[in-house]
Amino acid sequence: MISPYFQDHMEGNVCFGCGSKNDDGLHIKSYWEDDKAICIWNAEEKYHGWANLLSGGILSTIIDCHCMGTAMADAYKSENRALDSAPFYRYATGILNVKFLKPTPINTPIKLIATITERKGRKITMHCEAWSDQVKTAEAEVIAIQVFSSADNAKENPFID
Ligand SMILES: CC(C)(COP(=O)(O)OP(=O)(O)OC[C@H]1O[C@@H](n2cnc3c(N)ncnc32)[C@H](O)[C@@H]1OP(=O)(O)O)[C@@H](O)C(=O)NCCC(=O)NCCSC(=O)Cc1ccccc1
Repeated sequence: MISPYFQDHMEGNVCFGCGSKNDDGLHIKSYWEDDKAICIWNAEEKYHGWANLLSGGILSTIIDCHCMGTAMADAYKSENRALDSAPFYRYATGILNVKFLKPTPINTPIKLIATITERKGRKITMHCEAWSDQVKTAEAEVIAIQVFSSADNAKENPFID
């Protein structure tokens, strides 16, 4: 069986938030639960904003990366094909609008839940929530734009090495 984690199908990804090829990164992992994309991530002390609370920038980063992976996985799903099938698509963040609702404790697993709200051309719009136990600590509106398809032959592309 192939890995259900979206990020395991982004070969060579050096991203700080989601890249398996970044030793210092956050290494988030996202997967489907029905039509919702889930990510459960454990923070560490070094990601403090205020003492014992997660930095808003780090929270934004994991929301961002979770949604870019979700956009990719959703595109494959829309084409009725597996995560490891070609052509490979990559998405970049067009809009990331995060509303911080409550402080996010650093010592409790953080659950991200992303839902697709619109698909239009190369653009996928998502709503994402961050939860700490039963508390919703943030919600975000995110737009991902497809910036790479392996079906397009070797066009110059700043998003790919
Ligand atoms: C590529 C693009 C986002 C869009 O340019 P183009 O390709 O020329 O787009 P084009 O003009 O052809 O429009 C097509 C459609 O899209 C719409 N639309 C366009 N822009 C926006 C917008 N901003 N927001 C909303 N919508 C927008 C536009 O209206 C049109 O829609 P329509 O068909 O009329 O309904 C460009 O602005 C850019 O490079 N920005 C920097 C991105 C960046 O650096 N992000 C951070 C790094 S990524 C990261 O960190 C995560 C990560 C890490 C690792 C792994 C994976 C993920």
